[in-house]
Amino acid sequence: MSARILIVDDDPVQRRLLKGAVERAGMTADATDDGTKAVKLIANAEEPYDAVVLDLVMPGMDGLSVLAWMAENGHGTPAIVQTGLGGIETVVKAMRAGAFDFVVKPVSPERLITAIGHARKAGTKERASGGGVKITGGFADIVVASPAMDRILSLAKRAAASDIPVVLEGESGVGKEMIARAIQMESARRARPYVTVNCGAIPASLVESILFGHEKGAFTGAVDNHTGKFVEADRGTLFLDEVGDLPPEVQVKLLRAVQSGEIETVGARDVRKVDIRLISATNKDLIEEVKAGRFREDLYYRLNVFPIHVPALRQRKEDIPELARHFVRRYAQSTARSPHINLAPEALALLTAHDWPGNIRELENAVHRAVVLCETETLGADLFPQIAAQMPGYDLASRRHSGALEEMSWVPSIEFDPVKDQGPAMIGFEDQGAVQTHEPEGALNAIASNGQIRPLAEVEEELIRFALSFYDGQMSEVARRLGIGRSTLYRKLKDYAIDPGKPLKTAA
Ligand SMILES: Nc1ncnc2c1ncn2[C@@H]1O[C@H](COP(=O)(O)OP(=O)(O)OP(=O)(O)O)[C@@H](O)[C@H]1O
Repeated sequence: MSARILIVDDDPVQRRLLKGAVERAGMTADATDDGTKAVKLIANAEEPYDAVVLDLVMPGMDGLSVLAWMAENGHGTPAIVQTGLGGIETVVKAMRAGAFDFVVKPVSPERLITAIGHARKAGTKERASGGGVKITGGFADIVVASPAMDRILSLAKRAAASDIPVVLEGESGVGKEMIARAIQMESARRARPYVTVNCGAIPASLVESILFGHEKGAFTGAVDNHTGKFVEADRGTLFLDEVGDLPPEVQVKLLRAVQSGEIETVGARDVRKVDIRLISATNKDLIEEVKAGRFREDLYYRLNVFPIHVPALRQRKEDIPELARHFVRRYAQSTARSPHINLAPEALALLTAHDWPGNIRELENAVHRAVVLCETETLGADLFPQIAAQMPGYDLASRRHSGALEEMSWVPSIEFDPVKDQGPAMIGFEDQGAVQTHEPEGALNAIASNGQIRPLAEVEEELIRFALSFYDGQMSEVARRLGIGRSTLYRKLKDYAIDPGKPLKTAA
């Protein structure tokens, strides 16, 4: 039987789009425009829905109240909430209220279907059969929910189809090595050696010998012949982690190896030909290293043929719930804990709110620790004290004491505000939260080209057009954000002859 999805959204256009996307993916969709009707549909359904896609801001019974009702009445159907950009507090509240996942509007059909797929997998039906985490090393192991990472992975898959040199850039712990491994696993060289070298971890005096090998007697202490990593990786893939840390003299040799496929073993008379696919990674800004004279420009261009920038976890918060659940499953399995172990909504909210300076590695470690400490089947927020301690205003101790974890009124004071002041004469819009997903949309000028302040009506029209595009035509969200009623908004659309479907098309 095909999956049944319930869509709850007060915006008719959005409802139709979501329903269409779900149906095109071969599922059945029921759609309704308010929370009260949704609750009735859920309560009266003969078979539980497989997932609910829930708008949070609706007149009458809103999304949070639907979530609260579902929790109170024991409806375990996973809910995916839709949120506007900049709505991280709302996301946190929704997670706390039991939402399974969230999507940022406007959600693409692919992201929606992926989220529904994950939700269904995590749903009671599949949980009952107890699925573990199998590691294959390919792209299938890479947990992804955000459009930003979707894009990165589709780039990486394209790179896997050829031998093109790839540079993976990104902060420590974002998953560069994991992507490198997946590229190798899905390339034509998958059955060949995959050799990794952490260039930053080898003493400078040994890098050359480790990469290119040495002959016995080449230098004091070279008591035997040593095969270098390039030779080990011949006909396969060499992953150079922290490539930005290579000393200059090794950079010259690397350049030669990349240009001609020839390596010079230390102390050997002849050069040797190797056939290597090179993937490099760095958490430095390589071009800055070039500018500072620490990295050779010619080598930079040789290595950086196919650059992939992996965004920090705080720039793709949509991945956090998915990743957290993935690590819970993995560590529940590896520490022989119950496969039914799960994350309390409050814990999920806390994890989603945190900025993760150590990225996925930090998240993984936090979850691992929590699973080891957990004595029940639910990981509560109290098992993440080190994260709670970094949240301004989050007082775990008093909550634990009062046992009132679920009743918290805490909302994280984190910056996720799309509207930022960009100078005295401008009101700027910058999407901090999804650097890879949404381009900055521009700015509203307060000053006209003649140097005078612009008329209020003109700025108002521009702001409304921008808000419509920003919230993808979600009238209730636009009205709420602008602080006006929906009828006022409709009147202004008429006054300014704005087509909500194409708000920016006719903009001045
Ligand atoms: N999308 C993902 N899905 C599942 N696990 C992930 C994902 N991204 C990263 N990880 C896990 O997070 C940890 C850190 O990832 P990885 O070592 O690939 O990061 P990195 O960017 O190479 O870090 P560094 O620069 O410090 O070497 C690993 O245990 C990896 O398995």
